[in-house]
Amino acid sequence: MTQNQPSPTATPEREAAGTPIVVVDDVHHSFGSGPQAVHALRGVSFEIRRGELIALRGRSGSGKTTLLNLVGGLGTPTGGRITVDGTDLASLGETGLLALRRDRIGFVFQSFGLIPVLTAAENVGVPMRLRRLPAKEREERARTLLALVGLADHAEQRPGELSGGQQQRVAVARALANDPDLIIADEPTGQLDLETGRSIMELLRAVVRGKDVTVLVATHDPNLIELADRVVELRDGRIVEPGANDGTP
Ligand SMILES: Nc1ncnc2c1ncn2[C@@H]1O[C@H](COP(=O)(O)OP(=O)(O)OP(=O)(O)O)[C@@H](O)[C@H]1O
Repeated sequence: MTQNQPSPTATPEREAAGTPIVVVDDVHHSFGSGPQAVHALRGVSFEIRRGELIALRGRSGSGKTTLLNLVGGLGTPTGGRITVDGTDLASLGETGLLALRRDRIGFVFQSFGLIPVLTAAENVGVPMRLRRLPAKEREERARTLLALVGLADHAEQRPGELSGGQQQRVAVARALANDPDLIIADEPTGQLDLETGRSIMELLRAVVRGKDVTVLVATHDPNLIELADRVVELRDGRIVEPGANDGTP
């Protein structure tokens, strides 16, 4: 069968599942200019299909955070093109990028990034506030999401009263608040012990399956990498071995 012929088993759902939600095309990014310039990304290309969990692996300084930030619309690459759900990020102004980050993308950070004076439920409600959702709807949705991440009984606790793993669960619930298409997670388990880190990665895995979200996660942790559908490896700003995470060395 040639590539142009439709597959006999193709359905709209399957085709949608095969559509890339993120396309990174020959992306370069430098900090500074002249002889002092740091070339963090040197021609990175890859695609992420809808509903995939991709692990972005690479040594410290290989460009992972730079790439995650650019895919998340936090900055503009100095070369190349990034599209999210068919939209070229370069075509969006600051307001458009802000709306993309608020409405379509959830972020999870190594340091959790919760607001200490707010309860878990209020933290989860923050992105919904930015979308001006009514208070009642916010509260209900925050409780549903906290139940989803296993924290139904902790809604009224503040971050300081929660363990690191629980705080990261709140952060995952917050990332889901506006029903994003894509979650970008930068070393989400970096401050957690092995077992807790694995439970966070399993949570992300479950979110991909249950909520049809796509996840791009930067991690060093081999225990987490095995839970990914695919690994993208960066070395010195270049991709070295994209491919299926089939357990082969
Ligand atoms: N704002 C910046 N200004 C100048 N150089 C930067 C800046 N941000 C990152 N860099 C440089 O770009 C390169 C890639 O950094 P990046 O943070 O993307 O790597 P990383 O793979 O995420 O590393 P880590 O695992 O340590 O977080 C590094 O050489 C870094 O020093």
